[in-house]
Amino acid sequence: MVRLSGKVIDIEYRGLLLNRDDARTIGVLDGDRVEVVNEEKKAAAQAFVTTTATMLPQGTAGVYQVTNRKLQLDGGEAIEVRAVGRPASIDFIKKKMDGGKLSMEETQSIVREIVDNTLSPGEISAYIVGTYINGLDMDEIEYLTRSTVSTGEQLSFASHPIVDKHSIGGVPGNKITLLVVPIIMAAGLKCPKTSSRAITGAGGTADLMEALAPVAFTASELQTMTEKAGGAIVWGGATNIAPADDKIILYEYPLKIDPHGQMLASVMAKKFAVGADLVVIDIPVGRDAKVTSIEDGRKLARDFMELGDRLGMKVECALTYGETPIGRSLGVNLEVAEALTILKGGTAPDSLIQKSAAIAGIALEMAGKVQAGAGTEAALSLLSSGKADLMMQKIIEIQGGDPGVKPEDLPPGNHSFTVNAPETGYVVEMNNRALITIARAAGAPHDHGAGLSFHKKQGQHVKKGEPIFTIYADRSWRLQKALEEGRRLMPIAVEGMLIDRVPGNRWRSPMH
Ligand SMILES: O=P(O)(O)OC[C@H]1O[C@H](OP(=O)(O)O)[C@H](O)[C@@H]1O
Ligand SMILES: O=c1cc[nH]c(=O)[nH]1
Repeated sequence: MVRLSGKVIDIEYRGLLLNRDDARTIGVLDGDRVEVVNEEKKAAAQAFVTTTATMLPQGTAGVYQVTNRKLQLDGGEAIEVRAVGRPASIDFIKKKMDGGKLSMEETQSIVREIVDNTLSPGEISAYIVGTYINGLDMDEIEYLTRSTVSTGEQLSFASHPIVDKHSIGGVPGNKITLLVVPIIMAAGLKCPKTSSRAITGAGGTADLMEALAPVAFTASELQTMTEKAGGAIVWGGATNIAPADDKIILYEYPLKIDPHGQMLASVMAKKFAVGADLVVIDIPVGRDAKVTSIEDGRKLARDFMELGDRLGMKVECALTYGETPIGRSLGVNLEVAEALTILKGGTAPDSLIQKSAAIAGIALEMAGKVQAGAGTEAALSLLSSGKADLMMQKIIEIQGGDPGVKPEDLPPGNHSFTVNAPETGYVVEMNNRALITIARAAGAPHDHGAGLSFHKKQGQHVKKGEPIFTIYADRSWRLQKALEEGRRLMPIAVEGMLIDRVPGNRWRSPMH
């Protein structure tokens, strides 16, 4: 053990910055692992070695914020640092990369070392890519789900049923949680909803909800809010419910991947940890979605139900239309404004209302609030009566936002460009992946004004020069980037319905 003075580095990163001479004394090279001790508090960390003595004099170690959460240094205290060997999990990650089957203990070790920051970003990525390439069988998925739950906190409610919904994502503009949760609550059911940020998309539910109210709460705060208001919509990454999940999603986001087994475990760990009894899963199916055929959607639905059985939750799945964006917008403010418009009874796209009512309706039927087959109508009536809007106001208020917020309080970005139809015809194709790439280039989800608004959707007729969609951005250079992507990807195709015209012989009037 080498004694050093701990200096807190105010950067949201993990690890320990060492002076080159101290690193030599400890016996570590850049990237090696160390254990850091502050009295009874311990943290595993990766060592970074600086050669700039002025930045970090010999005898002082820089502690990044994520590592300091464990050590709780104010700065200047004595810490002890020692070199440690490579984590046990690396062999198990290698086993998965080679196509092996992981046991419960091996999975638990990987998840534990992800949660306590022992594994480096490169090692976590290797694990994710290993599961992406070689898959996980149902036993491994169950182990991953249970390990993800057991390394975090769990909620426990006195009254039941607890109802929950989750979408596997992959379809742009899927803002339905902002409608479904308030509808479920308006039926008198409890729904403690945790969501992730965007994974493959341009705005996850946590990103959207953050435009209305804070989303970072502890598990016990989520429990209290649900007991008081009937529900909440929070970011899973802040709750310490399934903490491994958000750390894994962090590395899936740049790769735009969501491996099958990881996805099942990610979703179901969050449901299990909040104590859900009844769960509805939305599985969008479409050419550019995560699930590309009805057959694959049914198989995924069976996997969700089997995992639900193993964990003691009743699961129903809905295969939904995922060929084109849901509703008419994509990006944080645009989507939230669209959802609020519907809650407040304004005119809005039918597809969004129908999808939200269908998913909420399944939850109402599962909970026995209405008879089988009557769920969608009941959900529509809770929406049109304004009862769901009142519940949304409750959610916003209890999470610390302004319950009087209106759609116009969520403006799109100041920089915009409208794409017009190059010719008269029908919108024959909307490429979801290209639309997401353009929205991300415009700044979504970080810039709340960034996104796309659709004036026409697939199947609709458009005249030459009429607007098809508008790109919005908060910064002009972002708009330029989005336009570059738009020109490269050509995300929407307009074509005449005429496939071909076969000319006959030239007609001559009999008069000539
Ligand atoms: O970014 P992509 O991959 O589309 O999906 C991620 C979104 O899908 C789920 O939605 P919800 O929590 O059921 O509303 C996640 O929580 C997240 O918000
Ligand atoms: O929460 C989610 C949703 C989709 N995919 C995941 O991995 N997690």
